[in-house]
Amino acid sequence: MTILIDKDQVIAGPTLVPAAHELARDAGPELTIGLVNNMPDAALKATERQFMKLLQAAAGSRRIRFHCFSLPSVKRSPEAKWHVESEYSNLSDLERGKFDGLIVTGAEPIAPELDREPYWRDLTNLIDWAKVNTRSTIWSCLAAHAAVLHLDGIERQRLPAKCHGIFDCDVVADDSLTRFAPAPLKVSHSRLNEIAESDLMQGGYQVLTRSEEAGVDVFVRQYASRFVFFQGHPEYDALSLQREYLRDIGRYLARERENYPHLPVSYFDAATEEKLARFERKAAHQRHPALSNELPALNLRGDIGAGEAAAVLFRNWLRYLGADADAPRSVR
Ligand SMILES: CC(C)(COP(=O)(O)OP(=O)(O)OC[C@H]1O[C@@H](n2cnc3c(N)ncnc32)[C@H](O)[C@@H]1OP(=O)(O)O)[C@@H](O)C(=O)NCCC(=O)NCCSC(=O)CCC(=O)O
Ligand SMILES: N[C@@H](CCO)C(=O)O
Repeated sequence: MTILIDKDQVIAGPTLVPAAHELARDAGPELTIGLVNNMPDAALKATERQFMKLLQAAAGSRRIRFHCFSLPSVKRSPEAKWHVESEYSNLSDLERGKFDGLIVTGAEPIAPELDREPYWRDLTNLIDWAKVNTRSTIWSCLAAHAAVLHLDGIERQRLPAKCHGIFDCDVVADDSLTRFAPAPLKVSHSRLNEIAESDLMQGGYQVLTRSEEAGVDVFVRQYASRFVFFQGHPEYDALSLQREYLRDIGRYLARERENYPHLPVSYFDAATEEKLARFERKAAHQRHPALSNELPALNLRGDIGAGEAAAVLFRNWLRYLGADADAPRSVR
């Protein structure tokens, strides 16, 4: 899938890309950005939409040639496989192409050890390629954990309980990526593991934003490419965390998971949290899938700021790519 994102219109599909002369307008050098979408099938299209929307909003007058990829070793249903095969570009096109920016999504951790995930080899090859073939790559959540393990042997730590919710993150270093960021940055986190800040400091990484409760949020490392690591999910829609929470309740009721999921932090409004706590008490002794029909109506807090942090981070990221694109191509 190659989508030209232009501030006036989104053109889907390579055949609809306008002829070169139409691109002569002073849109500034076009940026080529790849999305390696390893999210589970149910979030596959939503993740495309989330990142496309963010890039379009952040692009201003710049044109972006946006390509989607997925690692072939990520297990997919026939339908999701068909979507990837018919709509996504081939990973080999990535290695042959010239990409200014790359975004690599996380995935739901299945194997206890990252290097036992089926896509580990593909992911480490991608990390090595991106180091010298992109101006900057964003590694999201599990991809960030995989990158620091592969690059510096830094192991993720399993959390006692899933870290999920909306967390206030403070800017802790002066960097172009967080310029004009609101204080605090409200960022969705949703992960079973974390990277300890002390390990990152020892490994020569620089932490840019941090939450008192959730720990490290955004951190960076300069190679030929600027590697940007998101432990959180600034790209998540307002309802993404709710969907995951409802999925986890469903898994508990179906006895597909041992424990009942904790409430996402600072996410639902107080009245909804009370109703969900009552539902949890009921689920403890009426544990069957049909009980999900009795889930209450859910209302989010009014201050979750969905998309606000991502808008700043992606606008600054594109500025970084664009500034570099304006400069003569340095030898990488
Ligand atoms: C929770 C689910 C299963 C979605 O549950 P649902 O059952 O609601 O979805 P569904 O019924 O399949 O889809 C119903 C509609 O919701 C949309 N939809 C689905 N997922 C969505 C999402 N995350 N955000 C926004 N919209 C979403 C679908 O596109 C569809 O819309 P249309 O009908 O319009 O299409 C999915 O979001 C998911 O798999 N999330 C997991 C994300 C994940 O694995 N993240 C990994 C990064 S975190 C990480 O790396 C962790 C590392 C670590 O833990 O250490
Ligand atoms: N955020 C993802 C991964 C959790 O580690 C989920 O809830 O499925």
